[in-house]
Amino acid sequence: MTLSICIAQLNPVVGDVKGNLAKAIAAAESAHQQAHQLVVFPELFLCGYAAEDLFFRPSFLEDCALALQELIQASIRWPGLHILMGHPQAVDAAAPWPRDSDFLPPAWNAVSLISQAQVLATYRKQALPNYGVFDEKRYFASSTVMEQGLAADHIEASAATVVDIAGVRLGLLICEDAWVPQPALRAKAAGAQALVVVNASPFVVGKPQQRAHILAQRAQETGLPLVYAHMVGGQDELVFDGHSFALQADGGMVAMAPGFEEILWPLVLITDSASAQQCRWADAEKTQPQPWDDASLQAWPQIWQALVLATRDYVRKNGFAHVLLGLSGGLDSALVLAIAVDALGADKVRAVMMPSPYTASISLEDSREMVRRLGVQYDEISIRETFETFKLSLAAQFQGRAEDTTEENLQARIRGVMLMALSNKFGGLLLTTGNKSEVAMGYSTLYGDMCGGFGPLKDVYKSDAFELARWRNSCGDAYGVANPIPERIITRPPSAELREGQTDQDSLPPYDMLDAILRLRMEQNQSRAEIVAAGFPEDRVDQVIRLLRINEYKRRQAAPGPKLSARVFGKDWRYPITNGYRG
Ligand SMILES: Nc1ncnc2c1ncn2[C@@H]1O[C@H](COP(=O)(O)OP(=O)(O)OC[C@H]2O[C@@H]([n+]3cccc(C(=O)O)c3)[C@H](O)[C@@H]2O)[C@@H](O)[C@H]1O
Ligand SMILES: Nc1ncnc2c1ncn2[C@@H]1O[C@H](COP(=O)(O)OP(=O)(O)OP(=O)(O)O)[C@@H](O)[C@H]1O
Ligand SMILES: NC(=O)CC[C@H](N)C(=O)O
Repeated sequence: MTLSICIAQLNPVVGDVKGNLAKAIAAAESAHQQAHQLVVFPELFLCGYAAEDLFFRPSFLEDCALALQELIQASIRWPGLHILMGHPQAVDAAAPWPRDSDFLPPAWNAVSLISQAQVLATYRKQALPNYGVFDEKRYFASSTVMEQGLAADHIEASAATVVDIAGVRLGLLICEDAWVPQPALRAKAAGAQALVVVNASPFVVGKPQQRAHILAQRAQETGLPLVYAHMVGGQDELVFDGHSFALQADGGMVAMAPGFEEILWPLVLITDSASAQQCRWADAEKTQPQPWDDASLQAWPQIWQALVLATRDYVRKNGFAHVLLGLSGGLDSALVLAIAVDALGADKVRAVMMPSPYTASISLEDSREMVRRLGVQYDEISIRETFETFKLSLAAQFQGRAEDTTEENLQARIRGVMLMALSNKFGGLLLTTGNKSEVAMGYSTLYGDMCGGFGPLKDVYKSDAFELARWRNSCGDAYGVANPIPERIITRPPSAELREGQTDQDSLPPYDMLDAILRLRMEQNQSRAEIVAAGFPEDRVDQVIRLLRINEYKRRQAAPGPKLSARVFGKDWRYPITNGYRG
């Protein structure tokens, strides 16, 4: 016996319930035409992930329920097809939930199995992630958490959901459910022959491999084959990378879908005739569109594709037709320009060079060379006169005071004003170029180069930015224009060019050292003593720890940017601004 399954690895828009429904209907239509028996959508596909406080609005939950109803009605058109759809479900509608307190979460994180205008089963997520970027306990009730007021008999009923499709019993799980052993074991105890896991799992470098490793444990513990159905797309700071996959009961990889792109991905589950209990996936050759290949999951291609997808989706999903950025002849703006062109195409990107008295001639030369290679619209607007006018206007006030960062920041702010004026007049989104090392150290000007709506490099350390640029230049035309970044932009010493002869290293430790200290502090929460013991000079460690602490205020006012690491500034990093702790 075989079961033909289609994994709908698709890109929803958070909150666009009608658009997501239309996408689901088109996918179901196609799955039906291909004679699949089951089409599986990702976690919360109908509303998108993460819809955050939209879940507190009853009308939003009602609209999701109406969309689900429409899908249920539409399913009459697809005889023989089952649809597994991820959606929120208002707790009020979910008997026997005793909802007697306003403090209870508003919804369940659910999947429903639909066929021929009927809901055959609804499964509600048991394990709710509430760490890192996740706040699921803020929004969702868990189907196994006693403290939330569930009646004991309801726990038994809701804990495992096993559905029978064409004689194959599938245990349903939602994302975090599969990161702990119990829900899969409960599904097995309830008679599952295979597991279907629907997911919205934000990208971090190495996460595709980590998922495969963790899900292999679930397969081995239960002795069941499984499919991991994943979302794709950018949502503010989160990137969902696709890479859906299927594992045999021994945890062995059958196939993995491509990353960072939408696909309707076919799989076939076979029930052995000798032992009607045992299921396995059909031969990999028959099902995999792209081989499971460790080399294709190396860091730089993953990072580049994540940045490109995040930028494209942020721009498009927020209704912008084009982007602009300040191009300085330095590495960060060059990298952001290359990402933007790969994401949107050269005709949707505008670069503006704004020379000041401190701009080196090679900055102009390299900027011109880069835009020549990429073919984007390019303008040069001098800030020399405006800078002089500002200084003249302030001369009486500043009398007797030496020039300092005030004048440096004036230049960055003039550029910010110019770029925002171009954004207002022509409607493009301004991309900001700060990298993670700068964002950590506050090495940027508030209302100056921090102007902008999206920061592609926000989670890219400066030392990684060099590597990323070299890697992108080495790719030929695999991702767009070959060799987009002139070599000298990568090799020259970084400088803000805001005063004569300035380099970043006048104010900051060498980037290799800075980034190593930041990784220990941010990603491993190490103390000052531990970092010093790791071999870094005390004065440098103190400088980094202090700058990291005192610049929280800047980060709270900074644009979002895509998460790549275990800890991005944003949802992952919640420090008080007013902070008296010096430990
Ligand atoms: N806790 C707090 N809460 C709220 N606001 C606070 C604050 N602490 C200071 N402030 C305010 O913030 C202001 C200081 O911030 P800000 O005006 O940005 O200026 P600031 O951080 O003093 O200087 C900017 C630094 O970034 C460097 N930079 C600028 C541009 C580009 C690059 C680059 O290479 O990428 C580097 C520049 O060379 C300079 O060293 C203070 O005047 C104060 O008003
Ligand atoms: N002359 C300039 N013309 C246009 N934009 C500029 C100019 N100088 C700085 N900017 C903008 O301000 C941002 C921060 O300035 P900065 O000089 O630090 O550049 P960068 O690209 O980060 O390069 P690097 O730090 O490697 O020198 C730039 O990325 C760019 O967007
Ligand atoms: N949506 C979820 O439950 C995601 C949590 C999970 N641990 C992940 O990141 O993959």
